[in-house]
Amino acid sequence: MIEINNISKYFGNVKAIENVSFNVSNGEIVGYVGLNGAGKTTTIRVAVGVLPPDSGDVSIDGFSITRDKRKASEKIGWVPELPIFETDFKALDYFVYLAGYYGLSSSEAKKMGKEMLERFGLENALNMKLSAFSQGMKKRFALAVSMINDPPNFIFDEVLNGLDPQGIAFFRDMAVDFKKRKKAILFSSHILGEVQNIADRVVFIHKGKVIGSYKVDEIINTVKPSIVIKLDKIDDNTVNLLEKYGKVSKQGEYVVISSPSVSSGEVVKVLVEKGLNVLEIKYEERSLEDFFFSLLKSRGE
Ligand SMILES: Nc1ncnc2c1ncn2[C@@H]1O[C@H](COP(=O)(O)OP(=O)(O)OP(=O)(O)O)[C@@H](O)[C@H]1O
Repeated sequence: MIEINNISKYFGNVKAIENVSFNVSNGEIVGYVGLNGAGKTTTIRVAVGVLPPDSGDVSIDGFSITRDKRKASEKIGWVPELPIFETDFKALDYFVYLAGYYGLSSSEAKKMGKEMLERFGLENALNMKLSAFSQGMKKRFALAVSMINDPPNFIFDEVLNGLDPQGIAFFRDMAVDFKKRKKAILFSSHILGEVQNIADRVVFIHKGKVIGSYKVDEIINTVKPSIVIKLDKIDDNTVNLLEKYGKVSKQGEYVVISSPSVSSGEVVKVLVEKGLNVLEIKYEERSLEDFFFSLLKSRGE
């Protein structure tokens, strides 16, 4: 379990994060979402112990990352936003070298390295220099390394960036497997469609502060699809007519049916039969993105 308790971090006069608190339970996948510069990476760097907070603390399975860093670090796998492997080591050799830190013998590490790198789609790159890896390959390699000691908690920073669709699908399956094995997973991402597909809950950060934490089911229920229609005139009769098909509201020159019970085609048919002139109609599938922007808007941002 990851418990982030009231952490703040300043860089000179820049307030990167202020009193950030949230938990990630065992068996839970939490997405961490915010605009550029919101404070995601700073939170993550504090949580994994590479950046000391100015105040607050992070507890990993009960161990403080500031006071009991070694024990806390053992319980966490981390993949940074831009894994840097500027080494002429070959991939498998470097994996074996890193696995040595976790007490694996060279033969155990080699066997594990082959299996893991194969699992991560790097089977043809075992003897390739890491410095020659693409960013996506480095990310796959970093993912494999983060799993060497099978930790119970994971933190991934922008893990989907630089991964191809196959890599993203792989990450999704891996997260589901971790969840089944009751691990706690925190990942930041700008790819909100994927966050919606992968996470159980989303924590939103804005200008260094947490502005909300919502279950994905709750988000999906809130941002229901809608049919948006533009007519040459909208009167009460039209609104009454459309109320049979969902919750109707007038929004400027548009009329919107939220959670419609029928397709947009059927709505057009009804309107045309009544002699109304439909200028435009669209079916909008709302998403986490809409939810995030309406959250910002509700705060006057
Ligand atoms: N080492 C640093 N020195 C000075 N300012 C920093 C440093 N690291 C981060 N910041 C500032 O702290 C704020 C939060 O940055 P952070 O990298 O945590 O945001 P982020 O949400 O991860 O952004 P992005 O989505 O662009 O990666 C920003 O204003 C950033 O400029």
